[in-house]
Amino acid sequence: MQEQQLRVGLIGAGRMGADHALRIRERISGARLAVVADPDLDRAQQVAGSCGARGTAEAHEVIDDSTVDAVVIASPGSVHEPLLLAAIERGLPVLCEKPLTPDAKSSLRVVEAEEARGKHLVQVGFMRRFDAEFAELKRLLDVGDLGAPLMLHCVHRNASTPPGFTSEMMIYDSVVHEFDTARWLLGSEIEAVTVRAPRSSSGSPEGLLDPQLVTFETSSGALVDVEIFVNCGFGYQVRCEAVGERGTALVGADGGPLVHRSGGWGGTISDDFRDRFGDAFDREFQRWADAAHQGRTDPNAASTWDGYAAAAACEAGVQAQSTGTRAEVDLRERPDFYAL
Ligand SMILES: NC(=O)C1=CN([C@@H]2O[C@H](COP(=O)(O)OP(=O)(O)OC[C@H]3O[C@@H](n4cnc5c(N)ncnc54)[C@H](O)[C@@H]3O)[C@@H](O)[C@H]2O)C=CC1
Ligand SMILES: O=C1[C@@H](O)[C@H](O)[C@@H](O)[C@H](O)[C@H]1O
Repeated sequence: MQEQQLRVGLIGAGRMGADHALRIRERISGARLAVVADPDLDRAQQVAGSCGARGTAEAHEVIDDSTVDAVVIASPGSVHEPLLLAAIERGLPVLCEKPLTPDAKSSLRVVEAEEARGKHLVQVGFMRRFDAEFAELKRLLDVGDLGAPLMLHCVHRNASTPPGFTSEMMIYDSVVHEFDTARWLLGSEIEAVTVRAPRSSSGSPEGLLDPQLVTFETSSGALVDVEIFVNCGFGYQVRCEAVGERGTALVGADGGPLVHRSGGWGGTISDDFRDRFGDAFDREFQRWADAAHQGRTDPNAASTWDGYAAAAACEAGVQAQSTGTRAEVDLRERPDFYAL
């Protein structure tokens, strides 16, 4: 089977979809793009054409296509649920960009559908799990080199937001990454969330609570704080410092080349997650394709359950933001099907 190419159907040919198409064409072995769907047919055909695939405006056509072996979903989170349910029904392996779905109820429906199908099929695109620095941090925590973890201090900054970006989206579209990262690094569930905000930055759009300080309580007793600042102006920055009983470790400390020129010195910072996490996305896709060839999902990747748990934490986060009080996470008991 490994010699055969995995024939991938891509749904959504926007910023991430186009980048993933390029990745499959140029950097992933054992997979090729067969069909690309986007309601913007020109966009679908343009991305498909660059990969020798065909384009369509109809997403469900990709899932119904008998020549498609596996699906990548890179459409907006609000339309993920029906696509996931259809792919699960057909028994297709899926790599779904985050979030699994934007709310816990719909995510739970996806969990239940996969459980009923009796096969792990969906991998959620929380790419930090495949970043070399984050992987090293996880290893240090797992082997106990830092001692038992007490706290994670996280920073998540975007240079600017697209029009229509809301304070709630800062939780379920942005901090969703930290919910998954914290669960993965600490191996524990998020139990409660609190959100506070200083005065908003004058560089942020009117009405947006930006930045925000989000804290999570976890089932292991560790605390997590996240500064989410999505109009910081200067670039894309993701940092995480783990504090253990015997040591600390920091990821994302801008350790790139130190350049001296034009009467100054310093490094550069991109404003694009596709640059910062390019290698992580490549690794995520290669491991997804390899696992799909073997009829399984990658154990390091976020599962449907992980996508649901992150969505449930986001829901508590949005509630904490609107009430200004601590909100508990309402999470169903983990079924045996998703046992660790
Ligand atoms: N892992 C990460 O760091 C990032 C993940 N994302 C995620 O990737 C996904 C896509 O985001 P972007 O590419 O930034 O958005 P985008 O707006 O650039 O592209 C989305 C594309 O999906 C298409 N689309 C809309 N409805 C569709 C449908 N029903 N079926 C098929 N295509 C449809 C749109 O026409 C558009 O071309 C989202 O889930 C987002 O949260 C986005 C940015 C970074
Ligand atoms: O996933 C992402 C975007 O959707 C989100 O809007 C950004 O805030 C994140 O930094 C990025 O990684």
